[in-house]
Amino acid sequence: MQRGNIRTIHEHERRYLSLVCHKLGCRRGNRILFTCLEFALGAGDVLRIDGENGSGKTSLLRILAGLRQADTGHVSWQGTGVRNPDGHVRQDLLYIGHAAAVKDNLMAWENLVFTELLIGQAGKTLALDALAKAGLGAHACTFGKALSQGQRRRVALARLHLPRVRTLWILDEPFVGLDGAAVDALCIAMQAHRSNGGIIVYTSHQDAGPPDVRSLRLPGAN
Ligand SMILES: Nc1ncnc2c1ncn2[C@@H]1O[C@H](COP(=O)(O)OP(=O)(O)OP(=O)(O)O)[C@@H](O)[C@H]1O
Repeated sequence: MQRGNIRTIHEHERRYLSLVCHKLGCRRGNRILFTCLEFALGAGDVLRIDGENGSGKTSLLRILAGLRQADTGHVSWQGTGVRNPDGHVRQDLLYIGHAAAVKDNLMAWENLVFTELLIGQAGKTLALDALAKAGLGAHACTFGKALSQGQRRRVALARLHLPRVRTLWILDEPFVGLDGAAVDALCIAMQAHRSNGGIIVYTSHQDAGPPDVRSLRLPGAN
């Protein structure tokens, strides 16, 4: 079943959605960033991670995404460790880091096609549609080098509007550099994803995001 062009996450799929952190700890250099973090997220949950600069928000997101090994504890997605190659996290995850990662010499739509491995005319149509939904339709054919920081950010966030079901969204500072309209559009997209049963973990220094989110503040230097 489709809602707009986003497929509904079926009830039987929702039952298995879970991101569980058990006694998670992380050290960078000789500094312990956090220890014994515990939480469990299920279908429809949104977790906002907050904390001062350098407190370990990005490090935590990378651990949740399976991109970095935790120093202690573990993270599982649908019951399997996120670094286990047999797990589902690679296919279920949409990770957007805080750098927009837009290539200067590709047009906005080409960037999206390149990042998401979209193919042919159908792929181009999907990219154009996603950019329009991200409020960047007028700049779909603008080269990356001619986009402003906020527009580059919108290219990255357009991935949220592609009609692929990625049940787990991990977003690093998604609101940075966005104007008010883009912040509102992102909140609506996040709310739609959670209503569809998806899970979101995001970092933000701003008090931005959908209503009724859970929050976790990292302790920071002391
Ligand atoms: N490659 C590295 N080697 C050693 N320490 C690092 C490395 N990268 C980051 N760190 C340290 O790890 C800590 C956490 O960094 P991280 O990027 O996770 O923090 P953050 O909370 O996301 O920060 P910000 O709000 O500034 O984006 C910082 O104190 C940083 O100095």
